Amino acid sequence: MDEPSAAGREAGDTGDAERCAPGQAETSVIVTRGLTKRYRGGQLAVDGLDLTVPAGSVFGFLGPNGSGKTTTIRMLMGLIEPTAGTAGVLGRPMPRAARAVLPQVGALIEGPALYGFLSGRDNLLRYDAADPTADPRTRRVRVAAALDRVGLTAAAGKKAKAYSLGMKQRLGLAAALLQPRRLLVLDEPTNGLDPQGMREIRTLIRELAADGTTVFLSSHLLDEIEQVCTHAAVMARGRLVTQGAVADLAAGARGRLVVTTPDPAEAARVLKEQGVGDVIADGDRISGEPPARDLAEVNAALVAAGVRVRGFTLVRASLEDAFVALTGEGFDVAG
Ligand SMILES: Nc1ncnc2c1ncn2[C@@H]1O[C@H](COP(=O)(O)OP(=O)(O)OP(=O)(O)O)[C@@H](O)[C@H]1O
Repeated sequence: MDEPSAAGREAGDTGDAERCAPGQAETSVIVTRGLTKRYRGGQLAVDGLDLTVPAGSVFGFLGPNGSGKTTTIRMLMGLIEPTAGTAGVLGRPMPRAARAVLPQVGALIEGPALYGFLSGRDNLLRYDAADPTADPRTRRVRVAAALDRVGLTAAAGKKAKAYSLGMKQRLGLAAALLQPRRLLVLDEPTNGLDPQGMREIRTLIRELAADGTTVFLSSHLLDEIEQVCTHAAVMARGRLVTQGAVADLAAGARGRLVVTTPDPAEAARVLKEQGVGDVIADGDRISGEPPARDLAEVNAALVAAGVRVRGFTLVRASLEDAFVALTGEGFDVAG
């Protein structure tokens, strides 16, 4: 992985005062316009991306494997140059302002690089020592606070190689949190973790966000984005499919009506008659796209036709439904 970003970058910021559009800088932490990356082999990995990440959001950057998430993050962090377009982070252009911007950004990209033979605490002491802006006199206090933040105080003396994957990930987060950050960028932070480890990282992300840090996290797990994020952008094949508040994205896709009944054939017939679209029968469970009319009428029509209704529910649309509706494709969750 790449080291947490505080540890000095080579990218040449000349200290110029160039800024992105002033109005946006205050409310948006990341703004890209027409951001494009074509790799040398010709692969168009990111194609004209317009991304706006509001300050204070937990922003999910969602897409199947290979959709361009990591490439975007690498451009945002100034690690690679875009082929075209612009990327602004904390109101400054990247990669030009990397030196000024990156100390305010904590990054965890592709899993933390740790020395297995060192304890968790000693790993953090090394990270902190690699940061030229970090005062050595307050190093131990900073490291203790970071360990506490991620719940690793009790395990701080253990060698990192004895840590579980979740603990390693938390140690990586602790490294990113040694300094106060305005923005945290996490690339697939729960990848490879068991459900317990995932829960721990999600809780930590929520806590960080509650403290006012904007969190930008990539994931190929729709579920995860719905659980932890306030906003999301969805990528497919290098292009932005949609972005916005998670609640609005899911609301854009309509839910499905689900009827449970011992009379499925008759129920399917009545539902079609009532304008329910895409009716699918699966045993005693019939589902379909709800019609525009009052669902109470649909239910009454079923009963009037002698259908014995055991269950009648509108299943809330998920972000996955929104994705499928927008792209006409399934989401490669297993990816
Ligand atoms: N260094 C590179 N050179 C050439 N092509 C690359 C390079 N890195 C990535 N790609 C290609 O660019 C596309 C986008 O890859 P990227 O890693 O950004 O996607 P991703 O959404 O982050 O997927 P993953 O979750 O698998 O990392 C893919 O087709 C990938 O093969």
